[in-house]
Order: sequence, then structure tokens, then C-alpha cells
Amino acid sequence: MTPTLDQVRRAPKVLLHDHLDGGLRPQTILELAADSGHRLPDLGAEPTAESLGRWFAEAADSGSLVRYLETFDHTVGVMQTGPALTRVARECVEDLAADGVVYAEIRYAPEQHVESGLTLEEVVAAVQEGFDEGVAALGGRIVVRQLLTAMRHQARSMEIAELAVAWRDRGVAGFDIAGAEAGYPPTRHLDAFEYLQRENFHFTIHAGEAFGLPSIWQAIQWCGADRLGHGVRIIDDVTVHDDGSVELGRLAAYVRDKRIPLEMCPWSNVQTGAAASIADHPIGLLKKLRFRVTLNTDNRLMSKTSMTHEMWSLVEAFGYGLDDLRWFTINGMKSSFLPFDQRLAIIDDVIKPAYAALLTEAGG
Ligand SMILES: O=c1[nH]cnc2c1ncn2[C@H]1C[C@H](O)[C@@H](CO)O1
Ligand SMILES: [Zn+2]
Repeated sequence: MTPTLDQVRRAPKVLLHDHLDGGLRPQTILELAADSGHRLPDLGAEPTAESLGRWFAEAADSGSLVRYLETFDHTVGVMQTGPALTRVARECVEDLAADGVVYAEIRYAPEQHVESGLTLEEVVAAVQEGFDEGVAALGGRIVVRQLLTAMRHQARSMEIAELAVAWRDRGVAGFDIAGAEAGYPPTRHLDAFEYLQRENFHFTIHAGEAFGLPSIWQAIQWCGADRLGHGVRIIDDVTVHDDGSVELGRLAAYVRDKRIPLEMCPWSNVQTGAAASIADHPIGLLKKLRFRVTLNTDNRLMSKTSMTHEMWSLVEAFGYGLDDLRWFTINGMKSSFLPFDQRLAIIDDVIKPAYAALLTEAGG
């Protein structure tokens, strides 16, 4: 049964892959740029929230991850003070809650926010302050955790991993590496991943987005990633025969057997050229094959998206019903870096009852 857009809006959502510096409100960027003197891109006329938002989406719509990433200069550029980081973090929580998100893990790279003299510690504290303010203002309707990202072309991953562990009981649930994938394999940061494993901590790795199976293989078999950021290229290890039968290669079989979560971000992949369109996105087949697929936004500003938009696009492209959206949502919650009892509580007390009510309303 096809849900209405309004039902999708109201459905509870879980978001594991969303970049803090990829989700700013355009109006906030304008105001923070005016405060800080950061030079925004030349739009030919005085920028408005609308024209700036359009610029991000168009510039990011490049077919290349490297060019997509260039737009972040103008979000990271205005996130260099404590108050700016706190504001962006608070607004992020407000926007996600308004979109129906009940649990979110938000990532960013602390090392990119020290240009004006903040310490790494101060960066994490400022973001946490914004999350706490946002969650408190919403009466705890949403649970939010930080993931600390290290940039894969830099050499600070060990330091960031230690920072994440130091904050593990104060709002940081995990670690990640991001940035241009080709030329920067996950094994470059093996020491950081080994450290995190020794600390019994959690991490995900952006892998299989702009680069293929070797990146996914390294992330899992060398680095021990709990989850894969994107992981779309796992489809290269899946063969569909003429008679419709499907054969999994060794790596794809391992990922499915071990229930390794794929943090899929369909619209981001269309923009960077990792998928030709939503209808052609491997998420359709991977879901059918029962991989542990989760649905995410990646960068709400650059991809002009939201969880509602991602879900609605899948409803339109694949005819998904509320039961399919519930499956993605529960997969997301099962795959989160929260302690098991807290995951279960959100599934049993929040997600299941809300979907049951929606299904009853939809007559199913
Ligand atoms: O989809 C992505 N792939 C790789 N890196 C990404 C993606 N989206 C954002 N980033 C980078 C740019 C940000 O500045 C950084 C930290 O959030 O992570
Ligand atoms: Zn990402």
C-alpha cells in the first residue's frame, strides 16, 4: 500500500549518516559569513538564502565526489567559532526533528574547525552544547549522538580517534573517515582503527562510494569497520544472470552474512555519479537481497534533501509501502552505535508503535 507524502513526513526516522557541515540552513550561512567575513562564492548578485541554497545544490550536482566536496569550503568556513558551531548543531537537531527523525548520528571533522584557534576539544564541546540545547528544547523527542570524522587525506586520524574515545560518555558514539576516496585507502589509517578496536569503540568508514570493492574489502577485512558509509559499489560483486538468478561474490556474501550495515544515501550518490538515478540505484536490489540496508541523507544542503525526501523518492521509484520504510528505519536503529538496550527501547517504544498507528490509519 503506497503511503501518502504526509504519512511519510510523520513516520519516525533513523539517520546514521548525515554531515553537520553538509546540512546548514542557507540563511544561517549568510548570517555567519557576514559575522565572520568569510567570502561566499560570487553569485553575480547579492546572495539570498534561496540563491545560495541553489548554488550549493547545483555546484554539488557535478558527477564527481571531488567537486562535490569543494562546496564544503563555504560551510566549514563559517563554522570556526564556538557560537557558530553551537548554532549549526542546534539548528541541525531542530531540522531533523521537524523531519520526523527520532534518532540521529551526526558526523563532522573536528580538525576542519580549528582555523581560528579553537582546540579540538573546544570544537566537540561547542557541537555538543548545540545538540544538548536542541534536544532539551524539543523535550527529548529526538536522541542525537556525534560521530567524529578524520579526513582521509590528512594524517590526524589517531588524534581524532583518541578524541572520540575521550568523549564516549559525553555524546560521541563513534568514529569515521571521509573525504576523497580514490588514492586514500582506509589502511592509511590502520593504527587509528586498531586503537579503536582495542578500546571496544565503534566506527564506520566511507567506502565503496567513489572507489570500488578494494576499498570496501580493506574497510572490513583490514580495518574492522562496524558499518560502511555508502558501500554502494558492493553491487559490483553481485551478478544478476539472464534468467534472473543472483550470485553473490565472496565479499558481497560476507557483507550480507555478517549483517554489515550499509549507510546508503541515494540522492548524494546520484549527485556524485555513484548512481545514474534513484530508479537505477543499487538500493533496490540490495534491499530485495536482504542486505542490512539503512537509508540516510549524507548532506541535506548539497543534496537538497531530507529523510522525508529520500523515503518519498524510494516510494516513487520502487513502489515501497510503509512496511518497507519501517524496515529501513528498524535496520537503522539496529545498526546504531547506541548501547543495545537503548536501541531496543527506541525500536519498541517509539518506532514500532508509530508505524503501527500509521499502518492502521492506512488500512493495513
Ligand atoms: O559523501 C561523502 N563522501 C566523502 N566525504 C564526504 C561526503 N560528504 C561529506 N564528506 C566530507 C566533507 C566534509 O567536510 C567532511 C566532514 O563532514 O566529510
Ligand atoms: Zn558521507
